[in-house]
Amino acid sequence: MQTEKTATLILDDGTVFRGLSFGCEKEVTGEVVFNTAMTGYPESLTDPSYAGQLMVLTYPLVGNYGVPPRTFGPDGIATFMESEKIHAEAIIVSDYSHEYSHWNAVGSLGSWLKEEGVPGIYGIDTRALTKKLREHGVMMGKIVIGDAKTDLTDFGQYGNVNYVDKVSCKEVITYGEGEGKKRVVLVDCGVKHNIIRSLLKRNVTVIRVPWNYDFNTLEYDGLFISNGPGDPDTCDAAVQNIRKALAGDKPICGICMGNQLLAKAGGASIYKLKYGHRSHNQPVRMVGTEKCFITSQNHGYAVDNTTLGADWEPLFINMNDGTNEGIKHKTKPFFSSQFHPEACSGPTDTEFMFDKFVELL
Ligand SMILES: NC(=O)CC[C@H](N)C(=O)O
Repeated sequence: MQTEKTATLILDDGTVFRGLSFGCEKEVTGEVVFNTAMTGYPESLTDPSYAGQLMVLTYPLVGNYGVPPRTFGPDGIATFMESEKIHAEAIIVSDYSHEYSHWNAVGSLGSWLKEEGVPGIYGIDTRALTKKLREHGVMMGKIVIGDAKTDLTDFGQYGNVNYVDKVSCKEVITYGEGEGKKRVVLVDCGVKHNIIRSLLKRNVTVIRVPWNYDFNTLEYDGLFISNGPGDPDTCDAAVQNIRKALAGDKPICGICMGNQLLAKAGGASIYKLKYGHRSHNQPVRMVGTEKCFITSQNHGYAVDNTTLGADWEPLFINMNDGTNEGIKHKTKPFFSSQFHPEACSGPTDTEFMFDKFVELL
């Protein structure tokens, strides 16, 4: 492994972390975010919600179970991944395992990163880096390979970029068509494939539409709004379309970005969290009950509970910091979660959200 080049992570406050490159040798910038899950790097890297971000993993040993096959079903849905490709700008780990072993592995994490042109650094004290991000809040950062000279004033942009437009499908795609089946419009803000799998498993037809498509012209039984990258305030076209759907009575459900866009359509506002929630063990309580669920999460923004319109109420609350984890309409079948009931990776405790939605159709 002596051929590996030095790789340096530079934060926008000038802090430098030196390590070695095990992925593609190129310079990238992005928002530096940490994820405390112990497993799931194939799913997280291919989650479109990580677009524009440098993913720091706090669990020290990464790569030991390799990478599953990048195969797709006849409908184009990935068999083991969450989309067609890696969306994170880079991955930053402590101890990269050059050896891997798993029944389903077909290659190493390092070779996958190289194939897809994505940098990876190891040898970074990711826990020290995370402490810094927790104290300061997320920051922009840059990865530089070797001794290349770099511009230390330009760390790129995150907040104002419409990442949803970059990752959403460009045309309508229909899955699982069949006589007599309920029809669900899925607004693709950067949908994780397990959301599509979770709906299809429940025997509905899924009509996946681009994020800014006016689905109100279609015939459908329920509306589902997906997860997606970046700042929800850049997705006004989607909010306008969802707002039109709120005038009707068809069931609406949303996940993560979907929760934020539904809340915005209902009149609420969104703010940026200091360092977000990215892990497999975020505890949420269902409001008005003693029920607590362990959830998978990946978000940097949150719905401001105090701005929810009179017709809305919080559905779940985060037990760590009291922030919003879902909303529901007081009288109509509209509800959503900030966490990921489809998991992938992470616990499947809240899969009932899909059952509930399909029951209501
Ligand atoms: N996974 C998601 O849908 C994330 C939503 C939004 N981009 C956020 O970071 O809060």
